Amino acid sequence: MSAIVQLHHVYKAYTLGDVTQQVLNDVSLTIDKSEFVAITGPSGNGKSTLLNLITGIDRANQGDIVVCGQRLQQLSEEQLSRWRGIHVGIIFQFFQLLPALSLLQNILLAMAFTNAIPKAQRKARAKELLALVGLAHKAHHLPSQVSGGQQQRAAIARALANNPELLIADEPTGNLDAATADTVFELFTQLHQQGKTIVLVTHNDALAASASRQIVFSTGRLIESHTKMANP
Ligand SMILES: Nc1ncnc2c1ncn2[C@@H]1O[C@H](COP(=O)(O)OP(=O)(O)OP(=O)(O)O)[C@@H](O)[C@H]1O
Repeated sequence: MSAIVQLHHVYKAYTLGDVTQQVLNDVSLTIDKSEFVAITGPSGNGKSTLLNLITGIDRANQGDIVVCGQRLQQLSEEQLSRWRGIHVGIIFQFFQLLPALSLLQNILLAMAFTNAIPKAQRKARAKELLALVGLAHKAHHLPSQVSGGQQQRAAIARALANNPELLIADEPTGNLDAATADTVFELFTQLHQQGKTIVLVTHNDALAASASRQIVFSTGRLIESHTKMANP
């Protein structure tokens, strides 16, 4: 197995005024290619902060972070933004699709941002991705014209736009009802079976149990990591 995410002795604190809060406290973690990792744990204990460091949206105060072979602290903000667009697909709790663009255009925009996919192939690929998430018939709808679950599936298709090595999702089912959450989670399971590496944060323990590895995170530390045995 080769590592796709490596954190070595990572520390992160936020300072507001004269108050400093230590959020991540000596976190070391390795995630291998093709793992499906669910991170759970109490609210406010640094799970989103951890994801933001892995995606390079935020920077550690101390420690080493290597993702998809890149030591993130070596990159400028501009380089990080380009690196992220190519190597990492990110899915948020509130979907964050651009409201004035159709589902298809949202995906095309993600491709235009990196140029990782040749221009001539983009439209066909965007349609294939919408078909993959069961939304071929909604390609020209605006986000406001589809349901929450459909918006999240479109957001997953957008995250796949540049064929990233790593998918990161922060509470992707947090804004969905239980039945819709199940269908979105099934999509993650299907992508994992197709070989994608997925790291997500969830408050839903039942959904977390279907991932191949569960990490419990509390008070800025990993307190438990449990890998499910593969089926014989
Ligand atoms: N940009 C920021 N500036 C200052 N404090 C922050 C910032 N981002 C997060 N925090 C603080 O860091 C702590 C951890 O936040 P984080 O969002 O990582 O927790 P979490 O485990 O993901 O919580 P939840 O499960 O509620 O989403 C919280 O106390 C939060 O208030």
